[in-house]
Amino acid sequence: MQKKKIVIKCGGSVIDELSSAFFGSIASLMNHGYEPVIVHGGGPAINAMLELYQIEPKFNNGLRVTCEKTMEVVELVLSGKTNRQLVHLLEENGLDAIGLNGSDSKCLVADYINKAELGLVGQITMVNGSIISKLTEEGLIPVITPVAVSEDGSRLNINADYAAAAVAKAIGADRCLFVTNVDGIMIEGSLIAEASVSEIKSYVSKGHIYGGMIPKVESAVSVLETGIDKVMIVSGKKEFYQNENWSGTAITGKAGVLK
Ligand SMILES: Nc1ncnc2c1ncn2[C@@H]1O[C@H](COP(=O)(O)OP(=O)(O)O)[C@@H](O)[C@H]1O
Ligand SMILES: CC(=O)N[C@@H](CCC(=O)OP(=O)(O)O)C(=O)O
Repeated sequence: MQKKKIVIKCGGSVIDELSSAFFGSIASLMNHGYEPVIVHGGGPAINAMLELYQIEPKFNNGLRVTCEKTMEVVELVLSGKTNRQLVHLLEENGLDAIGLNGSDSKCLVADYINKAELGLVGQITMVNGSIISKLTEEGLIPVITPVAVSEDGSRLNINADYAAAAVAKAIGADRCLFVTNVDGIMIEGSLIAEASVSEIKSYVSKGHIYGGMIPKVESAVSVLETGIDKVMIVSGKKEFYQNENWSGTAITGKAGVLK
């Protein structure tokens, strides 16, 4: 069977609530020839740990302003807690997974976005796709933490939605999924099954899509630009795939720049 690559971004908002039906959907994808690569978030867990350290979380346009001390906490939580939690859950559900910090073996290389304003926050410039394929070829599910290494050897904090989009583009994924704590894109209380890029732009400009959904739709649009024809936003609380049937919101159509 021809293998298809799927990048699954698992949001920090839902990691504590992932259901066995969610893991069943991943197993079903694998039975249908998909090789999953997971990129995880963990924003809420980072906030909780910063509180213990008495550091006030600070965001600028949805990105965490990251000083050296905050970066230490980000890596401690994402690599030491959230990544472990997800790998254990996958294993418990019969899925063979392996954790990978984005900075290991230069899996994710990034450049500072704006060192003066954001500190140690990066955008990905290169992905070591060969290390990822070696793992998937072994039948393992790589679970990647969105911490990257810069050219100067610093660790940089990467928004997990953007990290997933960069990985999807680099490995030429056939599909990209954003797993979160809602059923998909909701507009005035109703789930939207499918939206084009222009509809997405209009929802954003009218304020129907806001907050944490914005980096997801921006990432979805950037992934569509590379030729993947369908990107999904789905819930991690329930089944999202069974026998080629998907639930959630599909973002499709001709890509454009989200302004
Ligand atoms: N139109 C929308 N439909 C659904 N959720 C939305 C929408 N606009 C904003 N959101 C918010 O986006 C959140 C998901 O983003 P976020 O909290 O960053 O999750 P994650 O940790 O999974 O990345 C939802 O819980 C919801 O509060
Ligand atoms: C630069 C930046 O903002 N990094 C994010 C990385 C984690 C993340 O993106 O987690 P979610 O997917 O749960 O939001 C942060 O520090 O919170």
